[in-house]
Amino acid sequence: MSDDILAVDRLMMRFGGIVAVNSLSFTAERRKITALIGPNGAGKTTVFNCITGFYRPSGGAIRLTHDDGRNIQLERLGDFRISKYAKVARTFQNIRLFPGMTALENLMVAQHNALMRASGLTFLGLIGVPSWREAEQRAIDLARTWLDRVGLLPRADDAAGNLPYGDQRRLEIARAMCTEPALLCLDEPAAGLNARESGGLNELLLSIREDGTSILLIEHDMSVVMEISDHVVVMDYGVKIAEGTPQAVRDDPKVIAAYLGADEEEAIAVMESGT
Ligand SMILES: Nc1ncnc2c1ncn2[C@@H]1O[C@H](COP(=O)(O)OP(=O)(O)OP(=O)(O)O)[C@@H](O)[C@H]1O
Repeated sequence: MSDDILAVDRLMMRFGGIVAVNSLSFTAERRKITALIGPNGAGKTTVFNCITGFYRPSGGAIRLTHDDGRNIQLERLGDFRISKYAKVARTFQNIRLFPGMTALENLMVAQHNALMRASGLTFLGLIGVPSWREAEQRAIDLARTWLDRVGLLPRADDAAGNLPYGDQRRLEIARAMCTEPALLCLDEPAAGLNARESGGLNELLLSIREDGTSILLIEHDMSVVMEISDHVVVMDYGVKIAEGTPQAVRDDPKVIAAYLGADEEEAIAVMESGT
């Protein structure tokens, strides 16, 4: 029996005359890592933007199923509700931290919803009732736990903007995890990382999966995709051209042709990875 957390069904996204996503269907299994790959402009980020509510799809359905069997149609919700009720978190292709805030503060902001509830929309927080103080302590503990897991606890009080690039990327993942998501969507988390850093990223993502969070990943770094994905969906020109295990997809002539048509270096990376 399938245990899918996400089911994308005939998703369409048009921008004027451009069809960025054309009747795309795929599923992502619970507690697995599903990668969405494809050459530049294939439509991957547009799919993410539809799943996370940044775009309202032109057509199709996106169903999220929680552990308790509850279904949520994401295409009907805005981004705030998708994060709050559907428990879908995301990171972006370009880092979007609050650079002037400390690493710890960035993770506290991510817990704003829970803290606002506990503070009785600020009033209880102002008078310092015990339930507010407990909630604040829980938020600090969760933030510190995630700083520790991404190796940034010693830099908790440093401004996020002063951290090295690779640290900022991990901090973004920690911030997304502080919302305690059911589905974590990562848009090119390995972009700009060196080989050692992307090895560390692989370990982090595998440990997040082991803890029970499902992951949807857009990634151009084929060493990451091939090493950690359970399932790979390949897009080109807005449509799905292949899906399967990393090895099956890597050997698929349609996939190789799509990458060759787009960028020779990427095609070679696909063909050589994992060999
Ligand atoms: N807001 C928008 N308005 C108009 N066209 C858009 C918009 N967003 C994306 N597109 C177009 O949709 C297509 C798919 O873009 P998208 O960014 O989803 O591809 P991608 O696979 O994520 O590419 P990359 O790997 O380069 O990030 C492209 O032709 C792009 O120009």
